[in-house]
This record gives sequence, structure tokens and C-alpha cells, in this order.
Amino acid sequence: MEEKVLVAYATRYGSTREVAGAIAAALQEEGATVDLMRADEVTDTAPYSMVVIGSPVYAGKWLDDALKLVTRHQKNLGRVPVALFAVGILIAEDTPENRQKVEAALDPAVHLVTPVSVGLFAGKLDAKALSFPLRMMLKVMKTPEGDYRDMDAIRRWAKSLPVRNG
Ligand SMILES: Cc1cc2nc3c(=O)[nH]c(=O)nc-3n(C[C@H](O)[C@H](O)[C@H](O)COP(=O)(O)O)c2cc1C
Repeated sequence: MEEKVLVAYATRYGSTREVAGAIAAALQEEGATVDLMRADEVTDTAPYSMVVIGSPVYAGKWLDDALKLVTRHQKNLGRVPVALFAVGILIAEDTPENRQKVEAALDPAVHLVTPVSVGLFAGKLDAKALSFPLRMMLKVMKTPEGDYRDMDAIRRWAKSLPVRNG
């Protein structure tokens, strides 16, 4: 059976789109046919033998579009392997506490589907793109700034997914 995989993502500033793109490319290298789509553009999950869904974390939460996708397609997603990922700047400082905080953003989704794998990735924060109040807030919270995405780790995770079990 041909493996057709959906990689769906939410994003505000584009860094998670690039993470999703790297995941899609790695899965293609593994021989899968991949559709890469924004979460709010997905209308049907039935054609896929595996579904990967990811979102950045904002204020401790996955973006609504990603959670809505899981909610809308919960029934079908119960029939295929589903992998979830979260992108958060906190992982730039990769401690168990920070991992836990970013992983907690997946809780509402994990309540709806049981993922075969969970990926937690450091993100990218470009303070220049933000409004002054947001910049100040992130400064007060001592949030790291910069691009901490580890594309090798992201690709490794994608290649560990069970694309051949669909
Ligand atoms: C207002 C704001 C709140 C954020 N909150 C969190 C957070 O709670 N935890 C975290 O790990 N990263 C947080 N981040 C960092 C983003 O998750 C990170 O920059 C991510 O790569 C952005 O993805 P995007 O470019 O796809 O929107 C926050 C960023 C902003 C601007």
C-alpha cells in the first residue's frame, strides 16, 4: 500500500511552517507521498495512512487551528497513526522543566488522540517582528531570542515515525 502522509501545521510567523517542511521532506526521503498543508486548510484526513500535526507554543498553548484540526477529525485520527509536535522557544534551553512546559501544550490534543510519537522542538523568535509590548513582555520573562531550530533533530524525529506501518 502506498504511504500517503499528511503533515499539517499552524504558524504565526512562519518558523513552524519550515519545521513542517523539513518533516515532510524527511518523510519523502523515506518513500512516503506527503501532503504539506496549513491546519486550517485540511478538509479531509481519510486519504492518509499517517497524520503529523504540529504547532508553535504561544503562552503555553498550541495554536487553535492545530487543536481544531484534531477536534474536527478526532474519529478518523483514531484509526491511523498520529504524530504530534510542538515548537517552543523554551526548548532553546533544553531542560526537563522546559520540555515539560512545552509538552503540556499538547495536553488538550493528547486528550483527543493517542499519538504514536511526540516531537518537541526549539523554535525561532525574532523580537524585531513583534510589537513593543510583546518585546517588553518577552524581555521581562527572559525569553531567549534567535533561531534555535535544530533541523537535524527534526529530521531524525521525522525519520523515526512509523511510515511503513499504515
Ligand atoms: C507572544 C509570544 C509568546 C510565546 N510563548 C511561548 C511559550 O509559552 N512557550 C514557548 O516555548 N515558546 C513561546 N513562544 C515562542 C514561539 O513558540 C516560537 O517563537 C515559535 O518558533 C514561533 O513559531 P511560528 O514562527 O511558527 O509562529 C512565544 C512567542 C511569542 C512571540
